[in-house]
Amino acid sequence: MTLDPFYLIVSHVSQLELLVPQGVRLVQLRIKGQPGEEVRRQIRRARDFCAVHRAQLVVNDYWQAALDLKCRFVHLGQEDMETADFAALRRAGVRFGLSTHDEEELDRALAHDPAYVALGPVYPTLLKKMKWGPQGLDRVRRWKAMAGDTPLVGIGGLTPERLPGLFEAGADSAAVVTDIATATNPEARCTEWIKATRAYVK
Ligand SMILES: Cc1ncc(COP(=O)(O)OP(=O)(O)O)c(N)n1
Ligand SMILES: Cc1nc(C(=O)O)sc1CCOP(=O)(O)O
Ligand SMILES: [Mg+2]
Repeated sequence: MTLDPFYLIVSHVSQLELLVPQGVRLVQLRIKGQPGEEVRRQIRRARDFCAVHRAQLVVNDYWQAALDLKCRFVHLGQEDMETADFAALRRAGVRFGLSTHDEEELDRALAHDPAYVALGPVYPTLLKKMKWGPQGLDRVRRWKAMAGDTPLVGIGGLTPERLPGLFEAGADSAAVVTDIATATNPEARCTEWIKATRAYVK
């Protein structure tokens, strides 16, 4: 499976509706701290919007809601993996990407035969407190070698300026939250990302 090299992550469906029409092909809805009904309302809206715009929606964390609402792709972290029903996801044909931060996690993730593995934080991130320091590009190279044919997503502190290094190190896709969410003009910044990643489409 090939992944688009630009992987946008948004925290609300309204951001997705603003940015996907710029030409985003791969977008994650990463909702935190909302009641279940609101989460499902946003997932439904994102699913329908992405279908119209031919973008691939990835639902973060809420794998059961993704199953119920007939979404096709989820992202799970190591803690999410503890409760996820992988057999049910497979039966329904729902693809999943998995977070990894150290080699033990990478081995565990690869054993599930995911659609991709994500390595982070490649650079320092402002988005959330993490127990891992910046992984750096040598780790990206190492992950690429260990992941074999499984696509590799880099995440954490990424900016358009950092993309050539990330892709040269072997990443297949670059995921971003803060650089676009905090831009003065998120739509213009999103367009910059699209232009900066075009050369890496496979
Ligand atoms: C593409 C991508 N990579 C990593 C993550 C992080 O997932 P997780 O560790 O479950 O943390 P939260 O995002 O749920 O806080 C991700 N969401 N997407
Ligand atoms: C949500 C997330 N997960 C990470 C991991 O390493 O698993 S790094 C990260 C934050 C990425 O966002 P930004 O572009 O804002 O740094
Ligand atoms: Mg998670």
